[in-house]
Amino acid sequence: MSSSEPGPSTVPSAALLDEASKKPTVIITIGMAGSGKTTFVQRLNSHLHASGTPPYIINLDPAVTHMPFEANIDIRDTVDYAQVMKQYRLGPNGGIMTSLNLFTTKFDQVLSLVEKRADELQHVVLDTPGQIEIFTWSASGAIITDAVASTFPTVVAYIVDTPRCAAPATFMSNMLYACSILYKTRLPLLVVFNKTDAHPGGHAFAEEWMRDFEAFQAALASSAHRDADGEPTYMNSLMNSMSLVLDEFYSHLKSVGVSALTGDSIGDFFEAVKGAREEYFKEYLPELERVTKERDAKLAEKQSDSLSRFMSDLAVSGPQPAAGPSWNEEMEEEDEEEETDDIYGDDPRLLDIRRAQKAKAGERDSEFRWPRPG
Ligand SMILES: Nc1nc2c(ncn2[C@@H]2O[C@H](COP(=O)(O)OP(=O)(O)OP(=O)(O)O)[C@@H](O)[C@H]2O)c(=O)[nH]1
Repeated sequence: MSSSEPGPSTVPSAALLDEASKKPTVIITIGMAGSGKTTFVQRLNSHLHASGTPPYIINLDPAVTHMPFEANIDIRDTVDYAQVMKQYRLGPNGGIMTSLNLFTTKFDQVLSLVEKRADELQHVVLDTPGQIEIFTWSASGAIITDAVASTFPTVVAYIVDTPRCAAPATFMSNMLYACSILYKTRLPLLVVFNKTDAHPGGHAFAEEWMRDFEAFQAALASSAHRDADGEPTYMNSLMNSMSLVLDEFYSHLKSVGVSALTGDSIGDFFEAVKGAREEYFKEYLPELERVTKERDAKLAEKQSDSLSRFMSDLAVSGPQPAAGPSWNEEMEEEDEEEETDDIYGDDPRLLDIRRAQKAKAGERDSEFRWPRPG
């Protein structure tokens, strides 16, 4: 649920809150290829191990060749990405997507495994495929996210490569992507500016651009490409306008700068996760409960409507005339005879089949009474 939208008016039921509050927090790490997701997950892993609360790690990247940690559940144990590519004649991205689709069909089992361990866990961490769109824009990514978020308090950690974002255009593209993930998942989202060790001044420039769109526009102007007349290019004008649009989005966004490599500010990340978990309870959970109730009510309404139509059909058919077959019955019998004759002809070997069919048709007639023409 977006923090930039007004929160729902409903409050989650006490029972739902009580049940959910005992559950571990799920952290879904998403980020562009090479932003440092795997290194970040490893950092979370070592930090939580050091504090005596080891996380439960699920690896959803079938193509990863080296993982610095041991995942509790690894997609690679279930699906062989190289074989998927070969058997379905796919390229690398198609192979990853299909592997994830295949794994998603078993995701209920993954969830039940996590649920069994839930009492002893504080954090569950999901590492997603390197190609961001494979998770964020696929049906299986949405199914996994929804399944997890409807079972556990869930937070999305959007990992950003800070040095690469120093260019205003790249920064804006990344922020637009974060915005799209927020609106798609509706979950609390933390923007994690990673690799702060590799950029002078860390992620301070990004914080400033998010706080003050004029600072962003100034940076844009200084790096602007000008056209032949010395005017800013179309792209720069567009980004100027977009910075105004994103201003509202930034004002509700929570961000933190870390270095997955050195471990700098990882404590700040966990503080931010606590806040995001609160947000899950305040905004996502009530909305989830509302949508679930609405869906159940619609389903019940549909069922009762079908039942009442069925009952009124039965009532219309009423008692049958006592003597002689009606026009409708005669027509049906004729049709069935014709059909049977067409298929089997006069072959005596098929007489038994024909008899059996007629007997069955008789049974059907005695069970159902169709409305007759008056
Ligand atoms: N300096 C620095 N380098 C980092 C940091 N985090 C990750 N890296 C480096 O960034 C590169 C990519 O890191 P990964 O953790 O493999 O990134 P990823 O997002 O999992 O990559 P894919 O899954 O292949 O998309 C590696 O060379 C890491 O060592 C960091 O905090 N600081």
